[in-house]
Amino acid sequence: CSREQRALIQAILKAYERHQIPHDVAKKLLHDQYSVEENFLLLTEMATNQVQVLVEFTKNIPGFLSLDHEDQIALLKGSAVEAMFLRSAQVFSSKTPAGHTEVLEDRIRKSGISEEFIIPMFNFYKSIGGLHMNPEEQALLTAITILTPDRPYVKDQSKLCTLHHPHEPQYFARLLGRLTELRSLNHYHTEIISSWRVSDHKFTPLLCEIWDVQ
Ligand SMILES: CC1(C)[C@H]2CC[C@]1(C)[C@H](OC(=O)c1ccc(O)cc1)C2
Repeated sequence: CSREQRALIQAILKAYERHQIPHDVAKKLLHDQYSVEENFLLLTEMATNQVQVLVEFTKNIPGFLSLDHEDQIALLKGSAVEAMFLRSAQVFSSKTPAGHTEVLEDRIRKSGISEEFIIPMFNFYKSIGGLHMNPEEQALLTAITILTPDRPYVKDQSKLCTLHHPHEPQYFARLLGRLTELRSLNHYHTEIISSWRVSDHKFTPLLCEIWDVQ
């Protein structure tokens, strides 16, 4: 990578690491009781928080704020679900201490989401975990997901991957392959949201705004 590319990657990494999910949400995982209602409320808080973290991260991606404001909103709305699933997959596969992951998985499974959506969701988490991405790759993949939801991916990000995975020339292609799988989760998410509405659960204003519900 050239000097300015390294600087860009460092800026994106710094933004990514600055906006982590607060530990109080992770702590709640272990303490509140386990009813479906409780689990749903916890996931609501988690999703709301993830969208807030996503907005903060995106605002710190160099150049994003100089985009046309409507485009900024369109990019955020177009990529929020994918970025949230990607973030959760990364949280699942690395950050949270071991015990939390099982508890979080159990609470997601008992939160009113039907099994048909749970299966692809956890398959995705496993496939992301299996990539053992380092923080730069996680930050870059999230930035790519947000910035180019529908345009062909720029090639220079691939240089960083070959740097860290010299033994796997096809590593970057595998990363992008995960983004295709990630895209399919959009569809499941729409179903999850609508099926939850059947049992008339309340969403937060931020989630209603970003997903045009209610
Ligand atoms: C881990 C996940 C990505 C997976 C299960 C929880 C998540 C944070 C997400 O929840 C919502 O989208 C959601 C939407 C609305 C709501 O009130 C609660 C959760 C789906």
